[in-house]
Amino acid sequence: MSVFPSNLGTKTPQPFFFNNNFLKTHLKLFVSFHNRNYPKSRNPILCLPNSNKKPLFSDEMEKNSNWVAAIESAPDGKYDMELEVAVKAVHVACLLCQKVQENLIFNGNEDVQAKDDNSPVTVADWSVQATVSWILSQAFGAQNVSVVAEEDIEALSKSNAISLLSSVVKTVNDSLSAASIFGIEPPVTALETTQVLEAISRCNSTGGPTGRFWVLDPVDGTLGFVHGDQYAIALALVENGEVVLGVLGCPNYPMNKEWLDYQNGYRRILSRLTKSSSESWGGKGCVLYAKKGSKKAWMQPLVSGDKGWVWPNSARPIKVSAIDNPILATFCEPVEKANSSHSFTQGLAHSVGLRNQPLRVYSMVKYAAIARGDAEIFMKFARAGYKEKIWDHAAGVVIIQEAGGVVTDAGGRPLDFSKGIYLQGLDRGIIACAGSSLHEKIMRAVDASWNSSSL
Ligand SMILES: Nc1ncnc2c1ncn2[C@@H]1O[C@H](COP(=O)(O)O)[C@@H](OP(=O)(O)O)[C@H]1O
Ligand SMILES: [Mg+2]
Repeated sequence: MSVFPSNLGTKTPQPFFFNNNFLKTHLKLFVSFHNRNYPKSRNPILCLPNSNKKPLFSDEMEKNSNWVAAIESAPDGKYDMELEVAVKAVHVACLLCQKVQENLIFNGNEDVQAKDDNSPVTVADWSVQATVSWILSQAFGAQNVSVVAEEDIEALSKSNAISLLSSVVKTVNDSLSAASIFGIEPPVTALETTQVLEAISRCNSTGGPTGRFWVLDPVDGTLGFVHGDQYAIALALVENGEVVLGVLGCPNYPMNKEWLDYQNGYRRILSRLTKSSSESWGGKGCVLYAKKGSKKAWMQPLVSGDKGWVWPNSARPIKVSAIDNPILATFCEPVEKANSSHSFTQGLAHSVGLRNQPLRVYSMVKYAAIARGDAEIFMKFARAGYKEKIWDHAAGVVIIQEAGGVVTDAGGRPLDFSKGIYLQGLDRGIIACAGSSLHEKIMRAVDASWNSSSL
């Protein structure tokens, strides 16, 4: 039993037999069982598959140094199982989106629909929502899973949406059958249309101050997605109003951070590549995650092909930038000036002495850029009356905070995820910084210029 850290004590682990197919295929999840019961009971549980009663510890786990790393990185074990399932679900979603985006950009044969507010929605939005919802329900039981998410099935259920719906069903089934790379057992038979619709519409929680719910933005930055540019898949777990886990999939996060910038032309670079060269263009894409209070945030590369994937799969820690001098700092903001006032942030940048051009990026990839240390400041000042949704921020906030950064509204208050689907009571805008000194400077600049702004 040498895989146990030496401080586990001398009690003999008690065998624990189970039937659950999902867990049987997920060796790493046993760690969570073990951690959840230790040290409370000081009596570690040894998990055995019911079928052959052969311990799964020993050889397989001893060989796997990643497994030991996983234990050490989460000493109290709380939310470990949720984190692992969420990270895997986001990886599956990233692969799904990459395929749909490729089809859209290179073959031009994906449907882009307009929602009531005119924002775009694609097969990927519904398919990711269905896929993530299905994976969470399989892992934890549908009755235990409550999800706040961006999409509903209204448009999909219209009589003229038959071909769109069948694309969604096919995309979901294709991605679930490929999910075994991550040790996720696919459905025994392909999901029926009604099951896919049910998985999407099950995500109808409205959040709130108590209990536990997941928050999902299946494709954040849909405009970036349809332009062949940056977008993100964002999944967070909220418990009693606090974000406790955040997972951010950024399938197009480039090797070269300069390419992040819309103006530097990620899209143009992409469009110059042929389909086959983009397939061999390794190194883009990552999944970031963090657990509240761990003071650690992690990044994993996206898988390519069907290489074996073992949790925590080459995760490496990320940290915010150490730059606190505004002259050297870079700030990021939305590409669309309709989503955040570029003229207001330009004034702020000038008044605090920022010299670099703003890094304009679609989606929560901006949160990823701060957490990875590729930029120092993120500001968003939406037009008066716009209500920010929790799914556009939850995952990113906890990842930046655990990577060492600061995220508040412009009044210095934490964002409040306990009031339903909106960030109620948000003071003027959102400011995320690598450090508190930059953060204070920006807040002071907002106070000084707010009254003369047109916001
Ligand atoms: N008028 C507006 N003001 C501010 N944010 C808006 C907006 N309209 C849409 N958004 C939000 O901005 C998100 C995109 O972020 P960004 O502008 O940073 O790329 C959108 O997410 P979706 O693309 O998931 O709908 C949407 O939630
Ligand atoms: Mg969004």
